[in-house]
Amino acid sequence: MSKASEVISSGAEKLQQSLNGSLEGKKVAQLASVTKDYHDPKNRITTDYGVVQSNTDEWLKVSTDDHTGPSLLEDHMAREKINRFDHERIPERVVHARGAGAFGTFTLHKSLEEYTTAGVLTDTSRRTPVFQRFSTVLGSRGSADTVRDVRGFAVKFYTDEGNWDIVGNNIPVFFIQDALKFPDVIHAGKPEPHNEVPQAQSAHNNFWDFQYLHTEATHMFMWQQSDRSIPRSYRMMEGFGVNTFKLVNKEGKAHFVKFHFRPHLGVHSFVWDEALKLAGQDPDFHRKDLYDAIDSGCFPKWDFGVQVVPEADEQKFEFDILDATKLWPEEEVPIQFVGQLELNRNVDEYFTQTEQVAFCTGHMVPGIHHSDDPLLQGRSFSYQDTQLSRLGTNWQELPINRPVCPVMNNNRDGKGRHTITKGTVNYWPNRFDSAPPAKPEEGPHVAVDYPAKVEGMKARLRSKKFREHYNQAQLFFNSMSPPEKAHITAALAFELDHCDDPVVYERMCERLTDIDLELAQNVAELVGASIPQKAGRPNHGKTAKNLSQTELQPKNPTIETRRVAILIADGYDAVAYNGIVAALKAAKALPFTIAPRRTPIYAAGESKESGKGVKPDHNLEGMRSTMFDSVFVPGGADSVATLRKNGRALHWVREAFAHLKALGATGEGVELIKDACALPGMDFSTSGEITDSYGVVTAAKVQPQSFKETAQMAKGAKDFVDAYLWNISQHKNFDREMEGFPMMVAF
Ligand code: HEM
Repeated sequence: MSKASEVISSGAEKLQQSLNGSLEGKKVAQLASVTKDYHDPKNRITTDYGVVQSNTDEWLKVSTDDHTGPSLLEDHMAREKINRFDHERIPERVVHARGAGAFGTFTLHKSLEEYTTAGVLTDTSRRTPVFQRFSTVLGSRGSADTVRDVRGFAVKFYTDEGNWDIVGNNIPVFFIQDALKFPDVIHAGKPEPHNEVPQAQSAHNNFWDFQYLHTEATHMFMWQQSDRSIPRSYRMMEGFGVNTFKLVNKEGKAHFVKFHFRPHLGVHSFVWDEALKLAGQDPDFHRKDLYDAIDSGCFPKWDFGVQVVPEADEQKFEFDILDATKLWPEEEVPIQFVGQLELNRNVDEYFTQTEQVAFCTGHMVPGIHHSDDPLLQGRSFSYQDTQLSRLGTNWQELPINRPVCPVMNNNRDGKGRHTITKGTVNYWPNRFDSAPPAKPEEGPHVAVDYPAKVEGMKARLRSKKFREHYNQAQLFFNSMSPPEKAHITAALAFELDHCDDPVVYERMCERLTDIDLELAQNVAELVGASIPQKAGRPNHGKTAKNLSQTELQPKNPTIETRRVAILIADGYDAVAYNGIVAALKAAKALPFTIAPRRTPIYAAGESKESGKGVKPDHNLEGMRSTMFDSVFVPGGADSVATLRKNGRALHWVREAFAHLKALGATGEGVELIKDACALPGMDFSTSGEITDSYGVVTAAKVQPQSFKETAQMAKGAKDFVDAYLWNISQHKNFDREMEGFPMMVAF
């Protein structure tokens, strides 16, 4: 039985969990009640109206052995089958159409009752079930995962008091301040109207035209041009609620709040060339990465935190705290980490779960409220509205969207209504006093409007702090490490190179002078714009913490779920191969054997007749280095001689080198590495010593005892395994890039 069907058929287990009384179990049991097991041996094909069929492969026809005659209209089974197929598709999401989802659990380790009455944020004994969907924004449902784009980070908490949705992104700010601009920013970013080009990317005239014309977007486009928009994995990015919300406590006192999720695996990204290639080589890379990690029991985890500002302090900042184009620097408002989000179960079926899940920022539980953030206010209208056209009136009844607490009201009928409500009235008030609204005294689960004083002119106006658009764009750029700054420069140069209207790239280079003159000059030179001579405004020089990814790394080095390719051919060194496989597995990494063919490969001294050998996971053409985090080449004179004559093998190593990945080699394997990247300034081991040169770890003569199973990953480690695995844990070797090595090899 497949893993997937085991999950589906574990109904008894799921019901047991529900009997445990946990809230987590409630959602699982609720879904189990509408889940069928396709692999149950008792199953037989039926029509949708339940009649068992004996042949669903041939349309009923008037035929003989010699002549195929007309198909008959009376074949209702056939018409039903085609008819259901014809209507399988629903409209894709108007934005964030491409995504992947999973189930999980939210736990709280510190109560926030000082700020809120919401059970999900105050009851530390709860395990709240969640469903999370990650996404790209601009591309269609069938577009690639690794494009340069913002990533959606949407979490549905099935709480005891109703559903709470945080519909966030992996970037803490947004392009616009007022929801009314959303159709414009999305039209400008999506494929252009005349030819529907390009798909899933911002590298085109209209996107950048919009950015220039909307100075409020300046901060966000800097994030969008940074490494944040090419994440290595959904599991390795932060999540932000972006908008400002309010928490209200039992005294009715309000605090402004921003929500944060910080990944245990650290924040990591691709390099651009890698992301570009993967978009063609493996468009489902992120989707598979998430599924495989959960399937293998390496559950992605995020620390959940809040930034809280008392209502009275609203005006104490130089920016408006209701402006979604601004972040709250951690120096000014520290994040309090109070909980953990873990994803621990894959979906059973993509369509009914990941596709039909529907989020809405208006889904809040008592104790969590709207602020006057004008982007949030409009969003809460938009999501409800869009679900009506995407999923229909009864979208909240779909199993994935149903709350785990009771639902009762007078919203009735509509297409596809499931619930059967018994009773003779469907309005309030009614003569039976049935289904009345609750009284506030009944408990904190009852939604009560929080009275807030509002004054102002009726006008199409934003307050004056909303009109400052550059300080945080500078703050972000100043806070980047040198490689991150170089990546932003290169990203802007790539994007503006795709804009063929000079007005667009000239103006954008002018706009960049409002952030940093040197950045503007470097980009202008690369894209052929006039080189700006004067800063649009002085750079204030300030920085803030935790904006650079380099500061967001795991406390202890880890290579959990890192994919490591081991290149071998006949005659490989079995001691090195087996040793590295064991060490990687012990560290929960995923070793993959790659060889010129997928039939068994024999170690040095092992004969074909012995019938053993290693069956590779892939051949050299089936995969590319882009799909792995590191490449290891064990010794073995014949194996390495074969690989050195193979251009594809050489390209594997060279490309991984240029993509800044850790490389490891022992024995003769060092020669293949040298063929690929022996540049002036690179060092390689020549005897028993371990050489770590820009993350390329080599040992020309290696003792069997060097391949110990449990690695002590550490910088400058003397042992081969310790040094090599430590380099994998660092994700990329940016010193290699700063020395200019990648640009010296052909990849
Ligand atoms: C803070 C800024 C915003 C963030 C963080 C954000 C985030 C998201 C995310 C994560 C999704 C995908 C949800 C899923 O996985 O199903 C989404 C979808 C969507 N967003 Fe936003 N969004 C923002 C602004 C807006 C605005 C201003 C509007 C409209 C005024 C809007 C309208 C939509 C719509 C219509 C969808 C499609 C929903 C669906 O079909 O299920 N968003 N957004």
